[in-house]
Amino acid sequence: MAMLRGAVAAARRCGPGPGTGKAGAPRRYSAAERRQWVPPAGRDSGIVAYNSRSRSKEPLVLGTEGVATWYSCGPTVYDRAHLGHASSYVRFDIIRRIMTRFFGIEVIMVMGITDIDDKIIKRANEMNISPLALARIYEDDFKQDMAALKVLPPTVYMRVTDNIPHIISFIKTIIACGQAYATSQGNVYFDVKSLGKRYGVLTTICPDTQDEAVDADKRHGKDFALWKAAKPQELSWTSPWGKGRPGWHIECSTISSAVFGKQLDIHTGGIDLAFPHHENEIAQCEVYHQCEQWGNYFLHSGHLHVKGSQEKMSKSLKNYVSIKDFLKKFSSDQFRMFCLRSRYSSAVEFSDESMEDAKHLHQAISSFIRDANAYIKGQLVCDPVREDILWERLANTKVTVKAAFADDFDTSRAVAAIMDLIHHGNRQLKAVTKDAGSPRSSVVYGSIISYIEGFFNALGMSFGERQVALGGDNSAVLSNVMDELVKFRAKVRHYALALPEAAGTVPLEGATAAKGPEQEQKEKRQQLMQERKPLLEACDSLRGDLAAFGIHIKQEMPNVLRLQENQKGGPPVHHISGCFLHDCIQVL
Ligand SMILES: Nc1ncnc2c1ncn2[C@@H]1O[C@H](COP(=O)(O)OP(=O)(O)OP(=O)(O)O)[C@@H](O)[C@H]1O
Ligand SMILES: [Zn+2]
Repeated sequence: MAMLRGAVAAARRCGPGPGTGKAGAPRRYSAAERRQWVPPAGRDSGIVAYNSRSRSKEPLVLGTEGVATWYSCGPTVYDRAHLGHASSYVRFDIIRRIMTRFFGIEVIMVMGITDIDDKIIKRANEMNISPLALARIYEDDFKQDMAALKVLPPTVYMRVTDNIPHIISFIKTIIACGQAYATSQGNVYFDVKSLGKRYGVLTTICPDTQDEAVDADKRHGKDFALWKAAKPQELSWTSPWGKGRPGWHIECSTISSAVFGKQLDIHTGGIDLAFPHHENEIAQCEVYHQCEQWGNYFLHSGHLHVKGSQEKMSKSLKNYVSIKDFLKKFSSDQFRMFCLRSRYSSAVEFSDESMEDAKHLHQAISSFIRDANAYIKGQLVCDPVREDILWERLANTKVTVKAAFADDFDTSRAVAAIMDLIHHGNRQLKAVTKDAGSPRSSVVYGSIISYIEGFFNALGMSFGERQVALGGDNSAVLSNVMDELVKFRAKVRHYALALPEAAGTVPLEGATAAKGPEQEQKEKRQQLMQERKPLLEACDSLRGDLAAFGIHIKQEMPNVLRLQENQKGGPPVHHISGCFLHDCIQVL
């Protein structure tokens, strides 16, 4: 009785069904036939985003000022996640962070977890465990991978199997609206033709053609399952149509609607989800909510391909690298750098070379921050700095970064602007051999590194000394150990290079100041050089070994060393470029 009441209520909410289309060859809507996207009411966020619904860039208008409701299609949890998944979730994580940190938008994100489907059932049978046990294992695994990649968790994760009653009720409403039908075999299908031209808003695919083989109990090839009758021994739930489980698309429609109702600002997923998944989600929700436009902005991430392949990285194609294996070789920051270098919507090619490029870029930034820090601390002596140029560059960079992010989250342009700033900062940070006592420009360098660190920090990365603070006790200890090691090397090298006439400035045990004739002096020098050669070789070899771990020691000029140590009484001039936490941890 309750079910009937629900159906009657739903029928009242439903308007008359649109007419069915005519039969013919498969085709897409023409521009004139296509349903137009309507800009939503609300507040302009200041961002322009490419919207798959309108196939163009649109001002991102949010229903509630400063708040974005966002549904993200989550993983199907039946195996380890790979770099294709990583690229999609990291790229959207970057967008989320840009919205929050650069535009002050609070993001409320819901992610659905598909924890029951054909692939899960098949794999569970192979492993002789229950589908839900398998799904829990890989759900945890996915969450660990996301944490390792520093992807912020959604506001809530929602599992399909925790939402079966909502899903059944959603399907009942669609049936009551006359846009879905149950079959004698216990399946329920969405009647795509009944939507007429209202179907196909994302992909412009016309439903009025019979272009594929029709399953026995479907009316039309494009009809899709809302509920699937259980096969014998299969995990199932009781429903008005018999025992079964939900279809794929209905999960996301239901979960999103359960949290946000019909107000959904942003919907995201990989480009492969646009059809049929998102197309079908839209059809279901627009019937359920009886609205003209469910999901105002659809953002799709481009695929990650293996180099030289047209195919996306995928479990079924067995051409994948798992996130765990990848993180044995590269850091999550290096992967984020790889992602930042292209726009989220473009396809991206993965290879060792592209990762090496990202790694070098990361090292260059680290290196600049280290150098600028050393300069501020007075450990790097430079010619006078043209501060006016640097202040201007910094101001321009801030403007360019904001404009790039506002233009469909153009991370590659923003990173290019940062690299340009670093280039100009580096040009003036050239070590000189003599300290002419010129005024130092610590404040401008402090401002630049503070902006750059803040920029990357906002995007989920960390550089330089701040990383040590974030990394906990071990990394702080390790950083100090590195400092001591580099200081020790500098002292040994300094001693090895000290010439007899300078022996008085660096006393050598057992050595006396050379005062004899010139020949005696020369011989003494040669002998000392010979004796100390192994020390210099050891210093060089340590420098080379550390470079292999991404820790670069800049070669100091001996007379600058002497000047600093002996005239000023300060610490030896040294700094490490490119020594960053992750690499240090890998050393351990
Ligand atoms: N190679 C890839 N590049 C970019 N995004 C991807 C790639 N593979 C999967 N995704 C995205 O990851 C998200 C989760 O995908 P899902 O769990 O459905 O995996 P899948 O597409 O079935 O993976 P596979 O094809 O490897 O089985 C989706 O948004 C999907 O578009
Ligand atoms: Zn989905």
